[in-house]
Amino acid sequence: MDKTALRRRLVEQRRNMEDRLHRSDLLQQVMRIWLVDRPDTVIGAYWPIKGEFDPLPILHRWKEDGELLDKPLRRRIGLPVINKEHKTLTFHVWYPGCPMEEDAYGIPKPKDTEVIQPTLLFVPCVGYGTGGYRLGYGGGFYDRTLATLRPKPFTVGLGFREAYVDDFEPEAHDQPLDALLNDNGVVWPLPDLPTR
Ligand SMILES: Nc1nc2c(c(=O)[nH]1)N(C=O)[C@@H](CNc1ccc(C(=O)N[C@@H](CCC(=O)O)C(=O)O)cc1)CN2
Ligand SMILES: Nc1ncnc2c1ncn2[C@@H]1O[C@H](COP(=O)(O)OP(=O)(O)OP(=O)(O)O)[C@@H](O)[C@H]1O
Repeated sequence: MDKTALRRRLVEQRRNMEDRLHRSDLLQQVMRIWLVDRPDTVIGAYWPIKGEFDPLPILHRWKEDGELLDKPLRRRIGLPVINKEHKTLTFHVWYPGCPMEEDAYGIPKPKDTEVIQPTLLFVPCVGYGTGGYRLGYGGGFYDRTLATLRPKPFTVGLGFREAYVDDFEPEAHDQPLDALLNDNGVVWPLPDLPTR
């Protein structure tokens, strides 16, 4: 199947998911537990479109939890803003109720907030495969951004389990993600099997 047809099928399937509330709930729990051990204070995420999983409720909670620690942390969340010239993404501070405007694709983006450098990035996946490979909408924005960001943030793909593509064939420019989470749990990297 070609990439365009595969994208269309996966987005359609995601939009028609019957138990999305339950599945979102599961993925929220996976994200929350996964985040516990992370030292990051600046996380990049996305405003969900086309049936994507919404990472913002958990991240907002993560931010508030930081304020309740014995030694409070100033945690911040960023959303992508497209750089039209370079076709890359920069991340701008977001908080609930923050002023927003629509980008060229009609996706809400923060209006005139500070640019931040996430050390951890949650990346939306139309599809994903083993090795941490990901299929997006075809803009190449994440690939280009990750190819240029130094230091490179830790990247975590988010998707529902149906978006797993068994025979995903990466292209030369595809930047593998460091981890993949779905509503079943951590699906990449694979856990070490016990030996004896
Ligand atoms: N929620 C979210 N925000 C995001 C991304 C994302 O994947 N998800 N992006 C990640 O890069 C950037 C936006 N990139 C996008 C690229 C294409 C389309 C899109 O709708 N494309 C059309 C096809 C257009 C064409 O073929 O010319 C489509 O899919 O119907 C949307 C967003 C930044 N913000
Ligand atoms: N590092 C890069 N430099 C220049 N062009 C790139 C780079 N990475 C990807 N591209 C171009 O971007 C286009 C889209 O790539 P691809 O189909 O992998 O997008 P995608 O990962 O599905 O989309 P996105 O990252 O926006 O969600 C390709 O035509 C590719 O040539």
